[in-house]
Amino acid sequence: MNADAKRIVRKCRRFAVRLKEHKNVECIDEPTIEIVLCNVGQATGFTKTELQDIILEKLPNVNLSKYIAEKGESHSFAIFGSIEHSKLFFDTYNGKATQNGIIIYMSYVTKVPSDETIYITDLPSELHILHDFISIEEEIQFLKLFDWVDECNLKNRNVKHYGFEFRYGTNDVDLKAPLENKIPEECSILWERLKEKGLIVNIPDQLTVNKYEPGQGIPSHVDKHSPFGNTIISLSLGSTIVMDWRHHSGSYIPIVVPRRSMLIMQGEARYDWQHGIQPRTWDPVIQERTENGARVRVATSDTVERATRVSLTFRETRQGPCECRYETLCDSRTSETDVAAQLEELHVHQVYEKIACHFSKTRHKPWPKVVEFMSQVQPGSVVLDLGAGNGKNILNRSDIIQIAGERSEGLLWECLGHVRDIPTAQCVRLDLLHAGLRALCADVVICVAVVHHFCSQKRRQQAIATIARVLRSGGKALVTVWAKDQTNSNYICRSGHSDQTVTTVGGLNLPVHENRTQFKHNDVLVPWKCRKVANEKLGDDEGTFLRYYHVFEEGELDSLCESEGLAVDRSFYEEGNWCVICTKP
Ligand SMILES: O=C(O)CCC(=O)C(=O)O
Ligand SMILES: [Fe+2]
Repeated sequence: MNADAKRIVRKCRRFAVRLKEHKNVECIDEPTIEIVLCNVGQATGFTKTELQDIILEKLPNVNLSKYIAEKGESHSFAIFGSIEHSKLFFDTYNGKATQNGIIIYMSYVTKVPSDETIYITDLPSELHILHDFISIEEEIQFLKLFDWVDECNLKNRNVKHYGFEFRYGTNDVDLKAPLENKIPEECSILWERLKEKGLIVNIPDQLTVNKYEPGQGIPSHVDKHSPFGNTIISLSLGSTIVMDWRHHSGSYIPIVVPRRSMLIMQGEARYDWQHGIQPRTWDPVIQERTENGARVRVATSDTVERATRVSLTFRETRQGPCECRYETLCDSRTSETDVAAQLEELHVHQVYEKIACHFSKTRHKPWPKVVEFMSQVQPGSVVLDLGAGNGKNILNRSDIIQIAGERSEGLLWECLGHVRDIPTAQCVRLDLLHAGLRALCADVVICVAVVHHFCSQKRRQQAIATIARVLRSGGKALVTVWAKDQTNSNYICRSGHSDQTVTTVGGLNLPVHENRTQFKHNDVLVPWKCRKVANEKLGDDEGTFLRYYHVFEEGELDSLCESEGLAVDRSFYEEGNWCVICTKP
């Protein structure tokens, strides 16, 4: 074996250890039909076409049945029709084939993970995509209608407006300020064609033209209910893309929107689902097929490159409030209190139910500051842990009575497991805003990382009021919340770039926080990512849940406590949290 060959063997061995550890895929010497290309993949820009070209060059009869290049990985898998073919490929190209001068090395493997993500969600009802709605010639004509010389730039795409200017701050239009530029006359054929197809739509009076270069997208949103009517239609030009559709119940479905198609959203699709386009230069190939009698959509690891896409979104403006029957995302329906309560339901309670088990696995040890506080609690005390989570702050002390109150059923189960061995501790289901606890019943209250989940100032105050109410005179509380300023914490490890927002309850746009970066806003949705289990493949956003947080300014928690009549003994910053120790006078 020459020096180069030895080096490749060494590299392969090192790679094999990593592959086994991270993907549970085994590298073996015995030929199989599956080969891992250790140093080329999606992240190195290697494509299926490149691999096919390499094979074609010397082995035209070899049949490559599948190529799996997972997102963000710098290795990939080639799967052949037979061992004979994989062996031919391996013997011909291991350590010889190149990608831009980089020598590709490889190994036989077993147990390659599935390259498919299956989505069983049905299409949103009242969403129609009419394929080949316009001809290739018409597409060219429509594209020519818009020159982008004086383009109005948004951060992530270019837009133009006709009829009425779409105001991005408020996501509405000013009906008193119609634009001189009306919807171009050339668009009339679209309404006629829709009518011919039996789809009656009112003639729109507002048009937004979006121009997306590859890599650009539009954040997930619902077109605000109150300014626009029941029907929104969108003509796609220049490039096919995948549009993500999300229901507030958590359903998610990626849908292919082909170029020259007309997308029509009405009713449920228009009012109750959010739509968005991920900012990437490619889209996964989505196949539709029947599995066990059910129609499913399958996102494969094959990708298609995007080209420049122009979309024409036509809307009909509305006067007066929206009267749809889809209240969750409707901005006409919900009062401030309803919005806050629904936000908590959707982005706190439902999320904790879903992530309880995974969350609990990541929260083992009580926090040192809590241990310090708890160790000073006098024997014989009654301690309430309000929002106890999995009960990690309940200490093994038999000289005090500890009651862990938790609203999430999932976390309560975890908590039960934790306190089972502590005879003087109990778990109860309890909601901090409606806590059916007698006033003055506790000597000590701890409330760790809970109050930041209440979605309005009034409700945060109400939570502190509960603490103040249940404490006896002279009783002490420790309250901690996330701080907006994370400067002196281990949390920050990079600077943030994304400005993603999500339209949620009441048509509210909330920013999605980029994990491990400084907070830019006080009210944010923070993604919780459930780690993948080996051999389980999750889609881009499956396994990610958005939790609402109000991150606190310095002194804000102190003021809340003081306004409920608690005396602040100590207030400090610890690892990204504001903490207050206070006494009930
Ligand atoms: O580009 C598209 O097809 C969607 C545009 C859109 O959703 C909007 O402008 O509200
Ligand atoms: Fe939209």
